[in-house]
Amino acid sequence: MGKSSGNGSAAIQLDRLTKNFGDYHAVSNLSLEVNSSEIFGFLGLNGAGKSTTIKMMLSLLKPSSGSVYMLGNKVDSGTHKLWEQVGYLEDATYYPGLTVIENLDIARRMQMISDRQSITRVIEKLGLEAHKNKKAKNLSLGNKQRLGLAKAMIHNPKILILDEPINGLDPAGVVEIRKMLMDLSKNSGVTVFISSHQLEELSKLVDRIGIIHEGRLIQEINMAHLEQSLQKHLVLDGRDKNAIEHILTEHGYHFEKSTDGLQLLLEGPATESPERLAELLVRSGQPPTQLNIVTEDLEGYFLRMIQSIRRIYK
Ligand SMILES: Nc1ncnc2c1ncn2[C@@H]1O[C@H](COP(=O)(O)OP(=O)(O)OP(=O)(O)O)[C@@H](O)[C@H]1O
Repeated sequence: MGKSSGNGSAAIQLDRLTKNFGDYHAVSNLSLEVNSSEIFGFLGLNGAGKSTTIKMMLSLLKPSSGSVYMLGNKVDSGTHKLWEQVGYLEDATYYPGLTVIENLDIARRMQMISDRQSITRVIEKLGLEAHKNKKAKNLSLGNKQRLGLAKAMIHNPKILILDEPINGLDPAGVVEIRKMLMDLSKNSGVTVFISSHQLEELSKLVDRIGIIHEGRLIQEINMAHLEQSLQKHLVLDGRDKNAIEHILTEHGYHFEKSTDGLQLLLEGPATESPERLAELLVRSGQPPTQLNIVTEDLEGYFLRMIQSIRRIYK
């Protein structure tokens, strides 16, 4: 195997990973660690640098600088033994004219697995029984994706690296794959690194998320703490909007107007004790017709993170 790293405890370690295409910085100085049996979500918009990072992790692309370590070993072109312990789905590649079984048999032989039962097991795990004798080119998009996952998992890897694995799956298929990945991580100790541009989807599956934007890792969030990071707004309406604005300003409340003319009050005293604001408005002869706290959704959070970083760098 390759050379050892200084930090052997992380299953995956990216150390100041950088990839430039000419003078375009696709990935810049990206460092992160994924612990053993953790499910890590790698989130970013189209073109953020997810696939470029994953290709470097898989030694399919040479970093301009920086290093990748997996299971304590430095990944480089000489890391042959490591791939016995790593499975990946980059693009769901397969031989279109061969059946599911035949495709998996090639994957089995490439991994030098003598046990043919490995094919049956992985077909069962991915729910491909009904399709096992179909040619790959005749599979639905979702089942092609399942075949890709089956190939990635045929050798029971310790690390699974999946680039957009739920693309093309219907909602039931997404739930199935989610359950399977959670089971692998919790019950078999598999470490999963999964990329997506959908925070909603990732949040149901992962332990932690790293947000990549324009090649930089802009935030890491532990899922247990995500709820606390979501911004809250108080949405307020009343019969005389001008009078309400006047009262709010007079009493030091910060607000902005939504496109439909409602007042939005950001976190702070307003959302912490909305009853005080209600009392004030009633006392001032302007009882609210609407007063409720709205928590930002995950998509809103993701876009807010990206906008705040745009403000810093632009
Ligand atoms: N071989 C290449 N030559 C030049 N630019 C490239 C090359 N490969 C990728 N890029 C550019 O690097 C940036 C990051 O691309 P990448 O495919 O890593 O993004 P991504 O986050 O995976 O996006 P998506 O979700 O759309 O797959 C993009 O602007 C892309 O055009």
